[in-house]
Order: sequence, then C-alpha cells, then structure tokens
Amino acid sequence: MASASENIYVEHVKGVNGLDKVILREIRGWSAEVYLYGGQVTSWKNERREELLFLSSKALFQPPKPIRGGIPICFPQFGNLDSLEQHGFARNRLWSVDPDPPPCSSHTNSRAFIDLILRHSEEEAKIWSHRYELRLRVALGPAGDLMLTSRIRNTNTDGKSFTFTFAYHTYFFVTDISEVRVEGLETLDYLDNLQNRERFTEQGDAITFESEVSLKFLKQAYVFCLFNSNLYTLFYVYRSCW
Ligand SMILES: O=P(O)(O)OC[C@H]1O[C@@H](O)[C@H](O)[C@@H](O)[C@@H]1O
Repeated sequence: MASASENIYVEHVKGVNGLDKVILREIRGWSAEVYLYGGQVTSWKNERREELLFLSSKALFQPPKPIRGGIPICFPQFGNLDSLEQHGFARNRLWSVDPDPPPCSSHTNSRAFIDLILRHSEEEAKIWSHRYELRLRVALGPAGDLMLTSRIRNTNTDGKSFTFTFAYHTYFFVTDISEVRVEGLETLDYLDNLQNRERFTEQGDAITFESEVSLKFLKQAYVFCLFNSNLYTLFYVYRSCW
C-alpha cells in the first residue's frame, strides 16, 4: 500500500468519462497527468500552474478514438505509410500499470513517476501479428522536467523479428504561433506534406510559422528547442538511446 508521502507524488484518480488517470506531482508545484487510455500524457504544468501542453477542448476521451492533444504515443507506426491505422494503435489501447518494471537507469532522482505497459492482444493480432511488450515510464523530475522512457521488447515465440516506427506526437501549448521558433533541425532531411511529400534538407537556423507547416523529419535531432516567447517558456527536447 502506498504511504502518505508517496501519495503526494503519485495519485490514481478517475479522469474524464471515468477513465483512469495518474497525477504526478513534485513538491515545487509541477505536475503531469497520464491517462491509462493510450498511455497518454495529457497535462504538464509548471509551478505557476501554467499548462505547457495543448489539449483540444474538443478532445473526446472516448475509446476507440485517440485523445487529441498532450503526448500521443505512435506505435507500431508513425504516420500512415503502412496498412495500419494512422499513427498505429498504441494511442487507442488501454494500457496497464506495470507493477514490476525492469530497472530503468534514467530518472533516479524522481519520486513522481509511473510505469505503464502495453502487450499484444489476440484481437490486435488480426491487424499486426507480432507479440510485443511496450513499456513506458513517465517521470517528473524535481525541477519539473518531464521524461518519457519507452522500451519495446519482441516477445514473438518463434523469435521472428519485426520492424516498427515510433513517435511521441507532442502537442506543445503556444500562446502566439508567430513568436515560435524551433531550432536544432538544420541539416536534417524532411518530407514536406504540403508539397506532395517532396524531400528537402533543412537549411535555416530556425523554423518559424507564418502559415501552415507540415514537415516529417526522417531522422530525429538529438536535441531541439522550441521558443515560446509570450509564455517565457523554452522547451528543450532531448533524445537518448541505450
Ligand atoms: O489526426 P491524427 O490521426 O491524430 O493525426 C494528427 C496529425 O498527425 C500528423 O503527423 C499529420 O501530419 C497531420 O496531418 C495529422 O493531423
């Protein structure tokens, strides 16, 4: 049973439409909310209780529809290049709390974290025949940093390998899109969805937004940052693999 002090950091509650939700809190006032439906982070607030993620006011919270906003998990595909549904099925499955996660080398400072797991199901085997375990740790660091660690294990009994693509499809909250700059993507190749997916190489030192932009980068940057000057927020997004 969780002790009173643990309850400060991790609280299990019912969210919209009675869906299970976990609230992570840090003592300085930062918080994050994670729905078991989709394994989806839907809120990340700073110590002034300002929301840093966008969640659509029209988000349905109604399985099997994905939740529009926060950080949807795209697996086993990002986009719609394969025959699977757009962005895969992980975002519209009910995940479980993982009671016995393998050791996770990151986030050792954090007391506000939750481990979730999604396993293959017989129902799903009709559309994707592989057996897998997808683990997700969502952790809120003492300084409010939000860290997502995903681990994918092939559990095919015949040892057959499979390929997949994966993405955190993060919706950041911005107050004025014309003020936003995304840096750190120069020299990376992308497909421009608004130009028949033609391939280009990013040349500028920042991407800015004067009209609709829809780019799919073919490799992820190790770090990129998004400046949102009105909110005085600077998001750094780091990627690390091991
Ligand atoms: O509407 P969905 O399936 O949640 O996808 C969200 C967005 O995902 C992006 O990857 C696509 O480029 C957009 O066209 C799409 O709107």
